[in-house]
Amino acid sequence: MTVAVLPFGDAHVEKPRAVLSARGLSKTFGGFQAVRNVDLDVHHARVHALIGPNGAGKTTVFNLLTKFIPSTAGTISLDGADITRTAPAKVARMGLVRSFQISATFPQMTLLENVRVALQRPNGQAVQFWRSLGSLRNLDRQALELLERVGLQDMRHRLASDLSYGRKRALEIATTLALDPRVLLLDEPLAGMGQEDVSVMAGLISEVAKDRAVLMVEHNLKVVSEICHDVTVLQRGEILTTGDYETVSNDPRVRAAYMGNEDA
Ligand SMILES: Nc1ncnc2c1ncn2[C@@H]1O[C@H](COP(=O)(O)OP(=O)(O)OP(=O)(O)O)[C@@H](O)[C@H]1O
Repeated sequence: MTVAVLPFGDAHVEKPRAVLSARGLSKTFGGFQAVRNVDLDVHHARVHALIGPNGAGKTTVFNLLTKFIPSTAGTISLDGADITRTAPAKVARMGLVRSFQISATFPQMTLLENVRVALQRPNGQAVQFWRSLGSLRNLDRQALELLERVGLQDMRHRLASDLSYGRKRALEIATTLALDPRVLLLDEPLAGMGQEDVSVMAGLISEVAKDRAVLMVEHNLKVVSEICHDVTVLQRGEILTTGDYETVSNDPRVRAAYMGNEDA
């Protein structure tokens, strides 16, 4: 990774490389153009938010990037490799992982068992029942490390079904991290959470972004302002602007786009 550090603070520090890039991404549903000509660069070790008023096209862009739906036009690349036509499962194995949908947890298993199962999935490996005792212990150690990372180590022997909503989502982050994604995509990770859980999850997202890229669709602009390095604003399927939160939130076009929108 080449990072040029120039003398005058953050503004002059070059961003690390883009891990996930989209160019000219477009999607038409029937005759309706939901996403038009979107260019996006998601960088290593940065949290990138995709925001915009209701119906702006955020979920559609998210679904295009994770290959849940095919694009009508445009290209997507991951670490320089063209993944525009690559199947979703293969893209996940290449390191582009969408949390919450892929990493459903098993309610009747303990937290440790949940993460252990997830650890046995990377790179499409089947569960190996013939693993040696040593490698299983190693798996336990890794599972515990991941639970520590999301602050759930003390609850490792509890059933997933016993967890509060916020902690369940933290467990989902742990099972997603078991796949060691290079890009983590989060669809409204704070939705439905109380203030306490919001703070924990926001801290967790910042923490996991230290060694991977994170792209999140999010309506909670306070948290976006606190933890996101880059913010892309969508309006009517097109990018209005991209920049840091302060620049973007002071843009009159962004203010106008949000005017009268309850989620803003
Ligand atoms: N499968 C579909 N068929 C037809 N139109 C669709 C489909 N999916 C989305 N749309 C339309 O595309 C536009 C963008 O929708 P999208 O869900 O991507 O917006 P959004 O920014 O995620 O909105 P919200 O914040 O409300 O979740 C909307 O007008 C929506 O009605």
